[in-house]
Amino acid sequence: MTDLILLSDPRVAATAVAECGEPLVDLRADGHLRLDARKADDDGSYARLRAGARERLLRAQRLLPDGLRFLVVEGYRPPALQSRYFEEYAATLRRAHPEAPPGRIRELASAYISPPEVAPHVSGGAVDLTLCGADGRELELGTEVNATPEESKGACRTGAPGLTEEARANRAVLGRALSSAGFVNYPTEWWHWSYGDRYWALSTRAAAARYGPADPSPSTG
Ligand SMILES: C[C@@H](N)C(=O)N[C@H](C)C(=O)O
Ligand SMILES: [Zn+2]
Repeated sequence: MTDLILLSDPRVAATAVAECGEPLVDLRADGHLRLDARKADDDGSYARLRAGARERLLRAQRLLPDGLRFLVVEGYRPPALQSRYFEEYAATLRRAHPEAPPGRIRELASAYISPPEVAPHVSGGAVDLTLCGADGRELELGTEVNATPEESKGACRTGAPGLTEEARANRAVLGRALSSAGFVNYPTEWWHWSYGDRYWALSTRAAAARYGPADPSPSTG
């Protein structure tokens, strides 16, 4: 795929799902992955991922240069939370662009938050993450995780021009490890990677997505 495909693109919604039934697992259960509390919720949804996505994340972490680890910010997101994030950001955009028709607002919003019906985080296959050292200190990747296009002046885009050499190199380190383990990046956000969801299936030309909306009830560690 060469052109950037947004999550609002009808091809994402048209991608078939062959649900494989993998459970959500808790990334905190064995201490292999470091998690950050900024998106922590009471029931620990943020710390869950599909079992296959977790395996691939561990594989990717083993590919990092010595002394580096992932710092996971958010994995699974319940549908109601996804809808809330989408509506809040769309409202901000409507205020900034009062002349824009609803379709344009949806497109602009989807560069930062997925429309709920195709949301990668709701599938349990998406993870927002950055790099840290052995002491947990975050590396320089050019913007904060979850910086909006507006506040970062576009530097949230994975291939944004004008980054420092350090940030550019660290994004490349992150990308090499995650791509090698089978994840795909959402090119408008350097920190967002997914495996198994519709966006992944479309990007990798898989016959179908492996993960539809995840079932949050059977929580296993
Ligand atoms: C902004 C961020 N937290 C995020 O997750 N965005 C993507 C596109 C999503 O909503 O799936
Ligand atoms: Zn994300």
